[in-house]
Amino acid sequence: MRSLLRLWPFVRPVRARLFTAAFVAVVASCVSLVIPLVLKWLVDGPVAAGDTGGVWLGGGFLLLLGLAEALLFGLRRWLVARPLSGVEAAMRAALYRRLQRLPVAFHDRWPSGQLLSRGTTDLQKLRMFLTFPLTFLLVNGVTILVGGVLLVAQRWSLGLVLLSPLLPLLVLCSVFEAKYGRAARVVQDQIGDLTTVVEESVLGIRIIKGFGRHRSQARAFKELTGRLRASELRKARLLAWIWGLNTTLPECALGAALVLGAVQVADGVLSAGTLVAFLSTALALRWPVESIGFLLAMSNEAATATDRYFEVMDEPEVRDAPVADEPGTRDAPVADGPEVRDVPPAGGERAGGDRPRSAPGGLVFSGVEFRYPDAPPDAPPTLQDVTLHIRPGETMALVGATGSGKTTLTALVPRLYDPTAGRITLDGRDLAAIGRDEVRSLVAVAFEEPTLFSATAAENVLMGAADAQEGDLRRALRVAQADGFVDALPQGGATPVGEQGLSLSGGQRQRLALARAVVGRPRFLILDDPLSALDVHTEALVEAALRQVLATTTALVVAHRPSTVLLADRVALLSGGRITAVGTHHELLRDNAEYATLMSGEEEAAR
Ligand SMILES: Nc1ncnc2c1ncn2[C@@H]1O[C@H](COP(=O)(O)OP(=O)(O)OP(=O)(O)O)[C@@H](O)[C@H]1O
Repeated sequence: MRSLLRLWPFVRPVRARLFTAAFVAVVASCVSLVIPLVLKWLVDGPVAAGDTGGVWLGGGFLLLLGLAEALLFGLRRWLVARPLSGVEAAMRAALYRRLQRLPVAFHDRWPSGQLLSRGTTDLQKLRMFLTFPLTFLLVNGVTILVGGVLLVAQRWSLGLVLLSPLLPLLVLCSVFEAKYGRAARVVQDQIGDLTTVVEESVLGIRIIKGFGRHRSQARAFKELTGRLRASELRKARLLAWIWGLNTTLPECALGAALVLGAVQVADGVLSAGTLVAFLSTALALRWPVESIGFLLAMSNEAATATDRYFEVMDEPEVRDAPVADEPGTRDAPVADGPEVRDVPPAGGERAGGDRPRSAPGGLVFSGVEFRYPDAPPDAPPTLQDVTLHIRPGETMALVGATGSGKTTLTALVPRLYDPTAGRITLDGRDLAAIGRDEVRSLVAVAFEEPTLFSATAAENVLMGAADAQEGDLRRALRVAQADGFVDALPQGGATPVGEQGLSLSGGQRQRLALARAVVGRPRFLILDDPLSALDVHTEALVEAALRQVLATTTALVVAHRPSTVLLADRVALLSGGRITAVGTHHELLRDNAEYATLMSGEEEAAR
């Protein structure tokens, strides 16, 4: 429950409204406790005396009290509704911001459904908690306290009988709270797992249908929902148990007080009006006592939701640490010798090249090692001692067997991951010192698996550069040979491409991703086998146009086919996470058996 205190920074801006609403609710609840006192006056006074005018007066007063109570509760609701939905929205926005900033390694580790459920169901539970239980636990507490005092004041012996279950109920509630908290955690985690399965099934619907796996998928889903149902039932049983006790014990006490009160009235030691008032007060306390179990349950779910929310929010963001060493002084000898052939940056388009005189320009990997955070501790690093120099304006092809670490190496340049040892420099500046935002304005990437967003074709391309103009868009589409099919879309570039661009073919998606990479005229271009889904004819056209872009860009291109390798000035061979050879395509073909095998496709055929 203490975790609920962590909501304060989000609730702080609306605290005035929240406190006012709580005060209004306490007043409304106290108004309901005045009703029995008016009843006592009515029964002992006008009713006993046969005073019809007095009865009407009392009735009218009761009506006014009832109306005031209803209006005050309505006012409370109005006071909290808008600010609390604002709190929910602010928390959701903060979560989304955090998710965008967390490292890729975090997203590798966390199932998407778990994140989705934290941003949806958990936050709804928090809003519900702030709307009801937070106020009503206070209101009910005050009502029970004031009501208890009134009961004891009206007739202390009857009051003590009626309040006798309070202590055992307090003990039972604390036991319930602990048990329910554990059950709520299980349920909310299972909802996260279920969301992951639903998301995967929706995204993978083509595979599921293509392989006729819908029945087995439905069975797996049913199993998960069955488990969730069992956990929900456990929660329901716990709730029924506390609700039952919260109802039965006070009802028994009320029955005992009623019998005792009736005897006292018969003995003439208690007035009928006092008994009526006493019973009315007791009945007014019924709901506050009964609902405590239910309110505690909601609070527990909110505490669990808070824990789950902050599990993500507490994840450390990656910070850009300044590098103490003078850039360019720590370089290990680089493959093929650090021959520096400075070529002006691509058309002078981008800033960021204030290179120290001593450091080699271009893209330099020096003794780079990388190990995935979730890799088994005894597994060798994915990349080991990678030392490679891509000169300014040069295009280097990266070739290697499947699983050799090519994608991993390319992911280090836009800082999707940071090396675990060694360093990378861009035009002599240490990548770790540049800062992610600037790195991403210098480096553009296109991955083999093109990811598009549910936006228009043009918007997807323009994501590659915030300040790109129509002319840049047309040029990028032309380079990627995407202008033809984009113009042929019903609304041209303004045509929505559907969720993940699934209304386009694989080759079309890949060309839009390539256009996105080149639209910002990046200084460094990283392409991970960007033409794999194209037919031979289109590939040749894209290569011809891409050649012009590559001529003025420092580029690293993962290549599987000789046609892509031929785009490059030189080739680096990655084998088992190490660079084992660097040279031109023809040199490697002549001198390196592994490279010759990879390029001949024999390896492919052997697999
Ligand atoms: N997120 C990850 N967590 C742990 N290991 C990973 C992760 N991503 C990749 N790996 C492992 O790293 C190794 C290199 O993978 P990588 O994708 O870089 O190879 P690749 O050379 O690009 O392969 P391909 O040519 O098939 O695309 C593989 O053994 C892979 O299992």
